[in-house]
Amino acid sequence: MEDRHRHSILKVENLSIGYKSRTSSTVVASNINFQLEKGELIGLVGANGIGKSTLLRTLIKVQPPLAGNVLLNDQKLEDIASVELAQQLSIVLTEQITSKNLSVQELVALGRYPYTNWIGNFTDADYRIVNKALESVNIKDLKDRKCYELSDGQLQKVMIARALAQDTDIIILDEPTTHLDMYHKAYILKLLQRLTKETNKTILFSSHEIDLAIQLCDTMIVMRHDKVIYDQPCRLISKGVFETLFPEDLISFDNKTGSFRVSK
Ligand SMILES: Nc1ncnc2c1ncn2[C@@H]1O[C@H](COP(=O)(O)OP(=O)(O)OP(=O)(O)O)[C@@H](O)[C@H]1O
Repeated sequence: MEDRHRHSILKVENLSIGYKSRTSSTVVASNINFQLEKGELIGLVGANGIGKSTLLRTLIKVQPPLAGNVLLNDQKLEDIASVELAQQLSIVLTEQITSKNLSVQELVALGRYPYTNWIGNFTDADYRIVNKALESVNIKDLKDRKCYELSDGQLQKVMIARALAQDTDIIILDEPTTHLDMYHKAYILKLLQRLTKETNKTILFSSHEIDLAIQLCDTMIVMRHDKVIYDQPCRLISKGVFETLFPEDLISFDNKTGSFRVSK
């Protein structure tokens, strides 16, 4: 039976992703189909070089699809103008070039740019939203610190707060746990999980932390050489999807614990 409360935010239909030059085209992955629902946390996983960043770049309209469609709130991505897109989708990139001379509060306030006029005039409502974003990720006490003074983990929280201030239906993060220690990897992914529940936003992130993603995500997109699979973590485990993700000579997936083990 159809659930009336489910609402698809991002829909991908028969998508092919890759790179095109004047003389050739390289397909990185094809026949990709999934539908991301409101309030879901989705992890995108797969081996190095499999195409995670290429897929995310296609979903955020940085690179065109080779074939197929990406629909954001039922509208084709190619038909959405950039300001409108910025009101629906926010992005957190690890290697984002940010002006680290800005204070934390100033950087988070940049998230309001799709709504402020060209001089960046802030209303009381804008200030309230920025404050709420700082509060949501527990960084209010850092608000006057310069971004160059922050640790990688603190900076990651600031970038997530900036995305929250942008107040979009979906937030897409490319490897938000890179450079973080074990505790902070879990902390950031747990934070994303909490935010999906509190805000009902859809959050899609790519990561190499497959064990954590299995524990925390509502659904996952698993990129393999033969296909891209989208399902709930427990169903992916029972279908044996993770067992074939990497060559078995070194690591194998333990179905009972839902985690990878190094072969001894
Ligand atoms: N600008 C480009 N032009 C042509 N090919 C590219 C370009 N960028 C990446 N590729 C190729 O596309 C494939 C997928 O790369 P991508 O960076 O999307 O993988 P990934 O899963 O994000 O990898 P990682 O986990 O190592 O970050 C790789 O074979 C890569 O060499």
